[in-house]
Amino acid sequence: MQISGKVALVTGGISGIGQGFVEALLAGGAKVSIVDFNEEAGRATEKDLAEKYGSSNVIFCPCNVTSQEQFEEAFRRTRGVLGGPDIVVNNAGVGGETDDKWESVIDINLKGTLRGTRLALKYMSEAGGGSGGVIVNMASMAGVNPNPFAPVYGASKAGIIHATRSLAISPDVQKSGIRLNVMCPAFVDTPMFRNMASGDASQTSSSDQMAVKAFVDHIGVMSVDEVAAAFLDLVKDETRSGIILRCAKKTGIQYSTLSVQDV
Ligand SMILES: NC(=O)C1=CN([C@@H]2O[C@H](COP(=O)(O)OP(=O)(O)OC[C@H]3O[C@@H](n4cnc5c(N)ncnc54)[C@H](O)[C@@H]3O)[C@@H](O)[C@H]2O)C=CC1
Ligand SMILES: CCCCCC(=O)/C=C/[C@H]1[C@H](O)CC(=O)[C@@H]1CCCCCCC(=O)O
Repeated sequence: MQISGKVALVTGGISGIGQGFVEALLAGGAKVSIVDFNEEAGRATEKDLAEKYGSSNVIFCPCNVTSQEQFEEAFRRTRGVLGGPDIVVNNAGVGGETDDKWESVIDINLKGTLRGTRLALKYMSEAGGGSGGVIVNMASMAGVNPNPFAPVYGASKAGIIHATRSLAISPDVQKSGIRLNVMCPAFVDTPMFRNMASGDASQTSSSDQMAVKAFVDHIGVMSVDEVAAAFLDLVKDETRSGIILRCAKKTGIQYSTLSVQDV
């Protein structure tokens, strides 16, 4: 798919990985709708990017991905102002395993991504006025391999991987010309990562924190630019469908697929 002239909707697009994806898409000539619940930062980002890439190429839609109503309105507004969408990126996500936070990890990461995926399938289908496109969902290496530090976060990401790959092999979805891929990075240098690495957001014991640090030292930390380059490849290359893309500083980028016949 040629990115130039296409319309992309990116959730969690004002910080970290999402911000990197937004800039990469705009630099490639796409129009971008940034969907995020941080309204103040969203307005400021919209202004900065409009100055850099043109005000007709970028909008900000305030939206909490846990709200069906707000999310549907973000899709409606994106289509009304920019057209499309042809590219939907469900990237908004959080960590947190405490008694008061763990359910919101499922609500935001898993249910928010499923909500965005269902809306993308609706808006990209012919029946919904669309003409196909590509959906990229953000999971994590924590959804592929078990880890003792973040079981809820890992479960939310495993759910994203499974749903994305299951939809990607659906004949109905394939008939509508929609590709779905899922990204599973290990650690990436973003505000979320720095918050964890500084210990500010830590909910684990000090021995667990030491184990996380040792793990980070072992597999390394990718830059947002490295993850954004892998993302662009998933969007542009029409042969990439049902792909699970794993990436880590130490091991680089690995692509795999599984089909319904694999047992
Ligand atoms: N940084 C890392 O090491 C890794 C991050 N990831 C995943 O990548 C995604 C992005 O993470 P980062 O860029 O590191 O985080 P970040 O904290 O820098 O950015 C997350 C963005 O999502 C937005 N957001 C959070 N909850 C939202 C909600 N309910 N509705 C709308 N927007 C919401 C935030 O306002 C923020 O703009 C997440 O899904 C995360 O789980 C995956 C692997 C590694
Ligand atoms: C444990 C394997 C993680 C693989 C990559 C990933 O998704 C990392 C995400 C973290 C991000 O860098 C910042 C976070 O809060 C995410 C989850 C962190 C899990 C470990 C938490 C340990 C702690 O609370 O100190």
